[in-house]
Amino acid sequence: TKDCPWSPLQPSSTDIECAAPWSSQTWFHAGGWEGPDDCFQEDYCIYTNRNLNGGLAVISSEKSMHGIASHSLYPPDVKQEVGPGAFYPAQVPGKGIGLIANRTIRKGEIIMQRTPCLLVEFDSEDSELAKKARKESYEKALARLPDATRELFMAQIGDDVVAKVDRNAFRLFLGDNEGHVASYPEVSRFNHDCRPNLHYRLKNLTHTTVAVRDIEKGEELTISYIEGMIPYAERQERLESWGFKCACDACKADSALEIAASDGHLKEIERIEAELEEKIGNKEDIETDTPDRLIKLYLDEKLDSYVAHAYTKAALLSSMFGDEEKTTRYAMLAVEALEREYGPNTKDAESMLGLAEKPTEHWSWGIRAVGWKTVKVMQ
Ligand SMILES: C[S@@+](CC[C@H](N)C(=O)[O-])C[C@H]1O[C@@H](n2cnc3c(N)ncnc32)[C@H](O)[C@@H]1O
Repeated sequence: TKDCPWSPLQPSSTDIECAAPWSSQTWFHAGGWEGPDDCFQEDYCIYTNRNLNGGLAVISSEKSMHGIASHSLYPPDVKQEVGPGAFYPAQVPGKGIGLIANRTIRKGEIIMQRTPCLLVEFDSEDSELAKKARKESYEKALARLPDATRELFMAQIGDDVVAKVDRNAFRLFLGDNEGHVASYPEVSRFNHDCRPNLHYRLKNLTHTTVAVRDIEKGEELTISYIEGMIPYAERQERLESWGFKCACDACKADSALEIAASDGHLKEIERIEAELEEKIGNKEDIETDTPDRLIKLYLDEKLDSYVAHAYTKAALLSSMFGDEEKTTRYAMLAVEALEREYGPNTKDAESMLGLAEKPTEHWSWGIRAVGWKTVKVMQ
């Protein structure tokens, strides 16, 4: 191998097999990586790529850096996103700035797809020294980014650079590497809602937000910062540990009755799903309205961002009961929801598409039509 032509401003036209300056190992330099710089605590250094969508600064160990450099090469999976004209920032009572729809946004539309501008390997130590080291290293890393990107980072909520990461960044796990926190300054404007109208997914370095139901002009665009299928009290606790008192509609519920009804929906979903598993395992009869009841609970509770697996179950159950219309309908809804939640071309979506197209040829078709003892009665 030869030395890499290591300049962030001169991306190599083709991948060149060469030795990265921070490593004795052979490495594919795809242009643009600079580092290691300003190392601290032995192994942590700053690596910068100013060519990657507005620039990316990484604070990481050498080992993790190998994975990051290869992940950063993956292209985004996206169709066209809605563009900035589809929403605008505005003050939202009790929540600070949020993003508001400027037109009707349809279920499935991609709102934003971004790569991070700052990526930091998890530091479990929370000592004052670690905090000081964090502040200094974040400032040094940010200083290496283009001005416009640094300004976007600094516009995030939080008193200093450490608080801006803590209050806004997402956790990211890249293959076998250590966990990282990733800052996406534009994504940071989405406020939390326990029943959000957007779903987000993180794949490689890319953060994608997609509408999970139709959104009216004037509605706030929201994501959930926490797992949504947990009861009210637990959600309050988790959000308070995030440092704020939640002002979303589900948290501001007017009465104990409303809260109990919402928690009741979650319990009922859990009960039905556990019962399904048990009954299928024991080959016991299942009521034929179970798929409809399950989906209705998810939608009544506005859990649209978690509905992919419920549609998948509903499609399979309908197929087991030999109901062609419902099988096709639920399988197509599963395909759409799986793409929203996990991105295009997943194995699960492919399998649901197969079920929707040829329900009667699927392994599940009709096997529960007349009880377990009669397998494949609907030939
Ligand atoms: C990622 S930022 C969201 C954008 C932020 N509102 C701003 O002004 O830049 C997270 C912060 O927004 C506020 N926030 C987000 N969702 C909220 C909610 N449901 N209720 C109250 N405050 C919220 C909290 O201050 C939280 O720490």
